[in-house]
Amino acid sequence: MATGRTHRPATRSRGIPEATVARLPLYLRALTALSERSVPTVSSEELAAAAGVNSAKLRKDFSYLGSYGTRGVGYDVEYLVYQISRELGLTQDWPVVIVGIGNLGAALANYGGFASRGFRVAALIDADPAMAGKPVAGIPVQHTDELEKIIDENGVSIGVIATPAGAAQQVCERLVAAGVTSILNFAPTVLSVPDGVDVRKVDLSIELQILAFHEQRKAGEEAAAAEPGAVIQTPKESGKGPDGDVPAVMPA
Ligand SMILES: NC(=O)c1ccc[n+]([C@@H]2O[C@H](COP(=O)([O-])OP(=O)(O)OC[C@H]3O[C@@H](n4cnc5c(N)ncnc54)[C@H](O)[C@@H]3O)[C@@H](O)[C@H]2O)c1
Repeated sequence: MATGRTHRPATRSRGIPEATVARLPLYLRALTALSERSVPTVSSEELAAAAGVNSAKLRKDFSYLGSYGTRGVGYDVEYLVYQISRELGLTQDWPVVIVGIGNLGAALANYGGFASRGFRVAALIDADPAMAGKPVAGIPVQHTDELEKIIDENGVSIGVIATPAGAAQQVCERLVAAGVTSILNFAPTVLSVPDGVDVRKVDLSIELQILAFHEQRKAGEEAAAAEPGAVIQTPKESGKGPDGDVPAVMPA
């Protein structure tokens, strides 16, 4: 599956390629698990396996961070956690708003993993007046009338859209006009944004469709093995990322 971003070149100004940036959270997740087990050092092979990435690629990725590890010892886990967190901008707290507090928005609001990864849910916003004031995950839902004020008062630059597809573009435009410059879009629609605004899209059904495609191919191969001479349809593109090692997030 392709990853990347929307309105910037494939390489960031500091020289870290987008594909590397997309793998940094995978390394961070694996390193955090090691850190929680008080593991002091890790080899590139072990870390690559834990992150689901090829070890040569991992070493190349870390060279962009200026981290080369120590021969025979490996990488210092705590220092790498710090380095990657700093590179991803996670050493500061990012206030995030979630717009659309239905099944998905409420599940996201209840997800404890954001806070531990540097994201604070600053506000929950929904267009349904009946939801206003009702707490979800301990945070009172606020009406969309308040959207601009909430973003301004909380200095929010990241918005999460979990509204129906038909409302997503309009919500996106309001978020951007209010100052949001990064959007995580769960609605199954392509958002149009001005330059300087990053959009990442999450679509689990697309992930399932890719798996269905591979299942179909495996079934075709099994049938061909059982019946030599049968025609197998081979995909030109698998839809996976370079190593199948990227998160279920794609450009808008
Ligand atoms: N990306 C994924 O993998 C994934 C998975 C599940 C659902 N979804 C998508 O997420 C979205 C939400 O799904 P759901 O099951 O939570 O739906 P839902 O109907 O339970 O919730 C949608 C919420 O959005 C609110 N809303 C509607 N218009 C709004 C607007 N203009 N501004 C603010 N809030 C508004 C509604 O009041 C409602 O509370 C849908 O677009 C769905 O297709 C994506």
